[in-house]
Amino acid sequence: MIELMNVTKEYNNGVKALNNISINIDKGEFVFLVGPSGAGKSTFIKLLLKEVEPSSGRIILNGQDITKVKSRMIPHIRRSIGVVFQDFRLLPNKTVYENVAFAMEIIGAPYKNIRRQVPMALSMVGLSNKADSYPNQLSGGEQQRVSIARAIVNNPGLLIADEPTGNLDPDTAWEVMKIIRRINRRGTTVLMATHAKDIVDVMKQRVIALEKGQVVRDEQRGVYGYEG
Ligand SMILES: Nc1ncnc2c1ncn2[C@@H]1O[C@H](COP(=O)(O)OP(=O)(O)OP(=O)(O)O)[C@@H](O)[C@H]1O
Repeated sequence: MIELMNVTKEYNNGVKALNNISINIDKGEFVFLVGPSGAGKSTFIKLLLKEVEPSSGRIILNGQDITKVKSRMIPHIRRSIGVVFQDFRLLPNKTVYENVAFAMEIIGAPYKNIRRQVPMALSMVGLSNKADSYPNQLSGGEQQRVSIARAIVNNPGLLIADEPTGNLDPDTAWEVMKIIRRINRRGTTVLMATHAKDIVDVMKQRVIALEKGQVVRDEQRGVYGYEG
């Protein structure tokens, strides 16, 4: 599903955010990406989304070398990835339903598909009863569940979550994790960058640790490995 081969990313200021890393992630895996601040986690995610280009190396996503594709293919690549951020990034003037529907509208999905898939996505995150609410009428956990519904509504093969529980209290964070795990069990590959020691330690999933742009640990059923 995801293959990085000898990938280096050096920014214009000479910082090597990633230094010759090779990683394989299979379809359906659940992977935590951990490591100290500045280790290269966000850069890794940005490379997959083609927000930044590698300085060298190859990145294969769904069998396609995305370092070689033409820029007009970038929207097509992004469509195969759902993304969830720490700060939710919902549109404040749209309802919950409209926020999720918007992710389908911008890719030109037919109206009848939107009418069918948005309620399914909202049901998946347990928010069918909040479809007409606005983001500011929701708790942080509910807002994050809306952003998860938006991320999965186009049925992406890969869900990337960048510190998705960072703004949530522990109980709410666990609710969100249960939903992400359920999505993973349905077959979606999950890559989650996090500093949440408790969650990583309890979930016993694959853990890839980055430090100074290098993979220092890659364990099945791993632990966070740093002080919380
Ligand atoms: N646009 C940029 N230009 C120059 N240097 C950058 C840029 N973005 C990131 N860096 C540097 O690259 C390194 C890796 O940063 P990155 O954001 O990938 O780390 P991170 O592991 O996501 O950190 P955090 O846990 O704080 O989010 C850092 O030294 C950072 O300062």
